[in-house]
Parts: sequence; C-alpha cells; structure tokens
Amino acid sequence: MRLYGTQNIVNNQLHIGGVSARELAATYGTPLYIMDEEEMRSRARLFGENFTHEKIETEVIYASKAFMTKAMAKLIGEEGLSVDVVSGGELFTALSVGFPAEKIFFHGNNKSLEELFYAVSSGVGTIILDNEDEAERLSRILKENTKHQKVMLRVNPGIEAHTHEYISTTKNDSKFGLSIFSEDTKDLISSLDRNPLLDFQGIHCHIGSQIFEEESYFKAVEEMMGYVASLKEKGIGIRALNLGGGFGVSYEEKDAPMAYRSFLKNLLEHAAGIAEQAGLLPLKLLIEPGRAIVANAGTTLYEVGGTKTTYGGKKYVFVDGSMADHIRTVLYDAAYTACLADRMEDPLEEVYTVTGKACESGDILVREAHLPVPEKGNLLAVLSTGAYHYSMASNYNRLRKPPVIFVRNGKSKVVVARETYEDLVRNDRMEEY
Ligand SMILES: Cc1ncc(COP(=O)(O)O)c(C=O)c1O
Ligand SMILES: N[C@@H](CCCC[NH3+])C(=O)O
Repeated sequence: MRLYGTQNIVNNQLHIGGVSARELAATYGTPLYIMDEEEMRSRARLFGENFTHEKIETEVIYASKAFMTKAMAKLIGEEGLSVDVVSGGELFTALSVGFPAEKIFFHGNNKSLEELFYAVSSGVGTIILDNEDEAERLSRILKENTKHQKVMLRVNPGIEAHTHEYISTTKNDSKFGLSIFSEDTKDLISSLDRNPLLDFQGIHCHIGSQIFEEESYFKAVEEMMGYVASLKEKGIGIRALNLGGGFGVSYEEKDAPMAYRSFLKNLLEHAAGIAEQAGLLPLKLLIEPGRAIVANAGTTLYEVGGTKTTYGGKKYVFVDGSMADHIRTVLYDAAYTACLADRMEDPLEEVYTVTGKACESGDILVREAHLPVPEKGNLLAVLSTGAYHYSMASNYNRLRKPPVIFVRNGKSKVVVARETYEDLVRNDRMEEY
C-alpha cells in the first residue's frame, strides 16, 4: 500500500507525524480527521519554490475551499503562499488570523453585495469577477465608498480536461466564467479596463479539478496566451494571467499524478516562451493549487462497529462515520484506499464495502477495500482525505462533524474541536408564530 508524507508502520500500527493511530484514537476519539502538518508544509513549499522563473513574475495561491480552518490559514501564511477564498466565510477565516488582505484573491460566480462590500472594506487584494452582474455590483460599491479595486475576470477557454463531470469547469456550458469565444466577453473586458474605479489586472481560467493530463494545462496556456495577444491587439494590456488549480493527486495505487516539480518548471518555460515571442511580457503568472497541497496529508480514522454479509454475498464493514464526513465517494464516484490502522501488516483476506451510520443506501465511503477480516474495535483508516472532506462535511442525520487534528514531530493538537450535541441545536429556535 502506498503511504504518504510522514505516514509509516511501526509494530503493525499506522503512524502519522510520529504518532500512532491508536494513540490518536484514544486521545481524540473517532471519527477523526488527521492532517499531517509536515506534508502540507512541504507541498506548499514545493509549489512555492518550483513555480518560479527568471523572466516572469509568479504567485502561488492556495485554494482554501479544499481545506480551510484558522490553523490552515496561518500555516499557508507562514509558508508564504497567497490564498483564494470563495465566500465571506472563507474570507472571515483568513482575516481572523491576520492573513494579509492584499494576498487574498476573492473568487466565486455569484458574490453578493454584502460579500463584495466585506472584501472591499477589508482591503482584499484582488477580486476575480465572474460576470457582468458582479462587475456592476462591485462598481456600485466602489463608487459609493470612493474606493479603487484590483480585479481580474474569469474566462472559459473551453478546454476539455478529463475529470468527473461535476468537477470539470471549462466545458462550453460551464456556469463558471465567460467564454473566450464570445465577443461580449471582450466587450466586458474592455469596459473593465476603462472603468476608473477598477485596476484591471488580467484574466483567470481554471480547467477543472483532479486532472492528470499535463497536456490540458499546456493547451490552456496556449489558448489563454492567444487570447491575451488578441486583447493586446484591441489595446487592452494584460498584466496577469491566472491558470487556476486542479493538479491531480493519487487516491489509489494506480493513480499517476504529474511529477509536480518538473511539470511546474515545464509549464512556466512553455508560458514564458510564448509570452516572450508574442511580445506579451511583462506578464505575471499565477496558479491556485488546493487538493495537491492537502489531499494526501489527510487521513480519516474510524472505529469498526461490525461486519455484515448480505444474502446476496456482499460484505460490508460498518464504521462510526458516514457520507456526512466523506461525501466524495457518493458524489463523484471517487475511489479511496482503506486499511486497518492497527493491523497494517496482517494479510489482506477479503474485499469489503466500507459504509457508515447514515440512513442512505448510498452511504458508501470506500467501494472496494481490501482488508484483513475486520474485528469490532479495529481502527479503519481512509487515506488521502485531506481535500474536500472536512470542507464538504455536513450534519446529515444530525451527526456531529469530527474534529480535525494536526500531527507533527510526535505531537498532536486540535485545530477544530469535535462538535457537541449543543452545537447541533445552537441555532435552533422555539419561537411561536
Ligand atoms: C477557481 C478555482 N481555483 C482553484 C481550485 C482548486 O482546485 P484543486 O483543489 O483541484 O487544485 C478550484 C476548484 O476546483 C477552483 O474552482
Ligand atoms: N469539491 C471537488 C472539487 C472542487 C471543485 C471546485 N471548483 C472535489 O472534491 O473533488
């Protein structure tokens, strides 16, 4: 089995960050989200250090939708990356730990008046507009408050990157951004560029998520550079080109993500070559990795409650979590690797479907887990759950969200406490009509 970051096996036990899964379960209970701090920091550094070029200014922005807490915002700040937020909530989290506002990029396809006002009044560095309505809302706020704002526009280059339909973002009918093939988009860019309230920086695209094909990014660079050149011909100078995120990670043994270091270098080299030849320099290049920084750093730990073999012969192992803390399997048909964290070297005997406590037949965490025959009380770990797990967790069935802990150098700390029953009813009211 492929282990990640600081994960290793000592005496048949899974250890992460130098702490055994058994000890973590005893200290914090299960289900439990465990994040390997060293792994997140080294991934952040990998992107920061390898997306650099002598001829082009660059910036790496962490897409916080993948995993955001106060501790994470602080970690990203310490590692020198910028941050992308898509809601007032993510923005609040970043600002609440003193994340520098000028290094925040505000995304989203339907930012409200309230969110835009919050962003402008907090000094958010760049707002990435998605459409004309947002541009109009933002201009109104800037005018009323005599402010000035750096903006970019999200465009859609129509690249078909191979990934699950729900996380593909640049098909021609995607809800995100505006097509580069439409004249209306150029008209909007031209009006953003002329708007004295705006400091128009350039354009953004994001071709989808969990992408393995390097070729798709090279194609995106070519399309976007061509577009930058066509805008230049219209007298619109583009200072920044943001290529988004989406860099795939490995969830199963067979997954082969790109070698990030060489990929980033080659991508920048390719972009710099085109930009130089087409006379588009100076042009700043930005990327927004989310999953690639946190996915493999995360492990979810559950306790086994029992097993069941159906009349039809299907074998289930029941754990104390559910689709409420692990939605990606049912939502995207995503595949994961599971193991028994306290029996790591026992022979794998059967294939089980890992299911939880939710009242849904679709409550499946891992479709095919090769395991030793699980016993009640064993610890079951699902690997690579650092991205889009805690951030997509719900309270379905009024299940409490698990805590999140960071581990590093033999120590652990709580970064999000386990929800209590009181937390679940905190906003309930018993008013009369
Ligand atoms: C605009 C934008 N940037 C960055 C990301 C991060 O994607 P990923 O976590 O796949 O790197 C996303 C999510 O898909 C996104 O929509
Ligand atoms: N939530 C998705 C990716 C996010 C897409 C954001 N544009 C996933 O878990 O894969």
